[in-house]
Amino acid sequence: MIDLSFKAHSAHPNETLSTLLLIIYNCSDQVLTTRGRRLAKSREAAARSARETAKAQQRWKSAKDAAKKHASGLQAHLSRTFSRKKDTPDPEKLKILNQSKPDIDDGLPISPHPSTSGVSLSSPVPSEGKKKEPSELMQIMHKIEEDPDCYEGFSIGAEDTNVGNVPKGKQINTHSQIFKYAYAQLEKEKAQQQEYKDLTFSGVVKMATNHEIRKRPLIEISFKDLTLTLKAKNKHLLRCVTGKIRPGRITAVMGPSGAGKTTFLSALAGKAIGCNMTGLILINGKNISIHSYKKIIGFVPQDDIVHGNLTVEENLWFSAKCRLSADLPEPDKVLVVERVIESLGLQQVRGSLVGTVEKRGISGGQRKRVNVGLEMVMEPSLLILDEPTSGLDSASSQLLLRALRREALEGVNICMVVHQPSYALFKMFDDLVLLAKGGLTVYHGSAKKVEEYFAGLGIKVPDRVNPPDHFIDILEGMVATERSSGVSYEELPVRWMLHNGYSVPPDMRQNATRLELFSTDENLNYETNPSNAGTAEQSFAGELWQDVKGTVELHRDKIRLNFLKSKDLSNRRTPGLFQQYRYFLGRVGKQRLREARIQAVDYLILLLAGACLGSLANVSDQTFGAVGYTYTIIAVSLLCKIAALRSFSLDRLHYWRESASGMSSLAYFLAKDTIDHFNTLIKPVVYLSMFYFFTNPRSSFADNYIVLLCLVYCVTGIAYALAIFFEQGAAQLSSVLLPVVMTLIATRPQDSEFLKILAKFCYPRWALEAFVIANAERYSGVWLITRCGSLLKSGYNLHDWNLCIIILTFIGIVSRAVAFFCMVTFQKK
Ligand SMILES: Nc1ncnc2c1ncn2[C@@H]1O[C@H](COP(=O)(O)OP(=O)(O)OP(=O)(O)O)[C@@H](O)[C@H]1O
Repeated sequence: MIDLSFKAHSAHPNETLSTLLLIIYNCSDQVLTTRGRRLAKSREAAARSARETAKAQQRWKSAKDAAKKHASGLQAHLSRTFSRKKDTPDPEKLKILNQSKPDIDDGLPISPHPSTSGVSLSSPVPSEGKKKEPSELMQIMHKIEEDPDCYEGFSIGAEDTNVGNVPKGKQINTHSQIFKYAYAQLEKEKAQQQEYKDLTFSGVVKMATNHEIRKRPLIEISFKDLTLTLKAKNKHLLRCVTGKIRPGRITAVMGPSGAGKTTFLSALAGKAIGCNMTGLILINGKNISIHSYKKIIGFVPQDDIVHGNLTVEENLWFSAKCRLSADLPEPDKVLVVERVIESLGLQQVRGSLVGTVEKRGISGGQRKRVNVGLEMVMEPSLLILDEPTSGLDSASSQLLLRALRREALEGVNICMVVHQPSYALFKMFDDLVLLAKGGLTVYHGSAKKVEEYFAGLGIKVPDRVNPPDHFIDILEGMVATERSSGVSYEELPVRWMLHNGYSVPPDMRQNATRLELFSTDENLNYETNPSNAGTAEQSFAGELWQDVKGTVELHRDKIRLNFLKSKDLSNRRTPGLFQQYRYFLGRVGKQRLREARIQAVDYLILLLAGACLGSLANVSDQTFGAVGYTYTIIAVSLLCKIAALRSFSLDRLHYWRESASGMSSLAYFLAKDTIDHFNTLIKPVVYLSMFYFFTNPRSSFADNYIVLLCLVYCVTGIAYALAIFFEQGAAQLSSVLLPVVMTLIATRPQDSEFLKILAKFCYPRWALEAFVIANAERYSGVWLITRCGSLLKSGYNLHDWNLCIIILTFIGIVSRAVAFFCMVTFQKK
């Protein structure tokens, strides 16, 4: 019998470690919060300082304008006086003239210094001889005038067009300096915007022409006869859509529900799968794949795919770091993110967790804005948004549109689906694509001219009715237009085609008979057209076959899309694999710390399992404790697999979004696995701290730990593969079933050769052998030959410990490779 007291004593440090871990995990969120709070303080101080400086500049500018105005008024007055009284100079006025002299010359810079200008900024006409202490404002302005760099990132010249570029030769290293720079730039931009108050109309044009706004690479997309047909059902989703979306403009895509708006956006973004696409899509006039520009294309999906356990700021920062150009200096990245936070009105919630369905975070509207912000922070050239204003109130929608308008000023091509925009919102769009059911164009052109076009067809918007609502109602068939205009809503697509001189597909000519532009012979031709024979009723077997064929084709399309490699023409060098791995590592680490309670529960369950199984198992028998170790393998496999499933099954959609935007799948996978290594290292300690204490096996703690470590590594890899390959429910079920079935196979008496071979493919066999060998090696009181004989009965070999460890590790590596392959092949969309 082994000395129990020694074993019990040696187990204490493990218990202490487990308790310590639980404490750390419970407090981990606090650590993050405190760190975030410190950063926020530095940022707020910088923002305050930038605001104060901007205010000072504003006051300085007003004072300067007032002084100039006063001086020019005085000059005009004096010149009038002089022209009248050339010979009789008035000594009093001359005195004033002398006093104002430095300000008269408009071309010269005006010195705000009271001693040199002689004109106080706070009071344009100072009382003579009154020596005032320079005001605080004067001191600041004086300082700025003498040394423009004394206020970091702040340049007094309104002519400074260096928006978004770190001043040359200037060291901006610390957080506080970076924030100061970013906020100073933001304040400057705000002042510019204030000058051109409303960013919606002429102000925008003015701003675009008067200020050198940094332009991004331009992307124009033109499409001709774009037709999408669902492969499975031979149903048209889009038909003969022709037009273009242009850089620097906001295009709204509208139409009744199910008209094909999302399909249209997907086709533009090269994401339409399961469809046959005909027609032409040209990027900047060239027939190139849109995927060549994926690094500078932002796609905002209809659903808000945002990380719930990250704060608003963390979400935005992650997207910015991974997708902005790697060459962009850090201060400019801060500026980009801060600008998006400001423009989307997210300042108040920047530090709040986004939240999930179970754990409430920010509001739905704010979440929607974060969803858009994720794409805005990567400075796209083409921004495609699917219903970004749905669920937002009018004020929030307008705020979002203003933010997008600013993007458009930089040359971004913005195309978005909108539902029921208010008139104020509608006026903010440049272009409009109006789709009817069946994906047919009813109008495509300037949003301002849509009413004119419909008026030309005799369709007028009644008084006090919102024009977009009226047009959608017409397209839904809810408003009859035939009586008033003689045009039915079904005719509108053909009318549009005829209006533009596009060729009308034969099957649509039927609808156009009333227009009397086609002869009935042509319609007869259409009716006998074999391409239409597909609409004939199919048998049940035929339909089933179509469905199966469609599903297979859909999967084939998905896989082809995932492996599609296009030459990168975006001219943007995003961070490489290692850098992205670092970013992912930071993010996953944070997420795990925030889920600390879940992890703590995992550990508690493992502790309990260790205690229960340890007290049930008996080691001092002929099998060298095989029974206890069998329980251990099942319990640890089950618990670790279920926990590891969470790593990949919960954020599938996020992965889809991120990989579609060009982020590295390998970096994502490796980062998750690396963070899980922490659990791989700790969980065996936690379990053994109880199990080892209760069972007191002959083998050392280190031996048990190494085997358990390899086992956890192995089952974690298997869990990854299950999580990625199956849906969540199926993955959980198989994670439970697999360890039980495999352990049963591994522990069955292996009478047949088949069972022997089968057992070799079961990881529990190798884990069990390693545990048993480690135990058997320490039975020094028993003859070696007796021990070997006993082991051979179970098919084990005393010298195979290393082999078992290698096989377990190998299964872990192979299953990870399989999981990664499945991820890049099946999980992307
Ligand atoms: N993969 C697909 N399989 C089957 N039908 C599809 C598929 N994709 C689109 N459709 C069908 O095409 C039509 C257009 O869908 P789409 O989602 O583009 O409409 P939408 O105008 O965006 O609608 P909503 O405004 O309600 O979101 C719908 O009838 C839809 O059922």
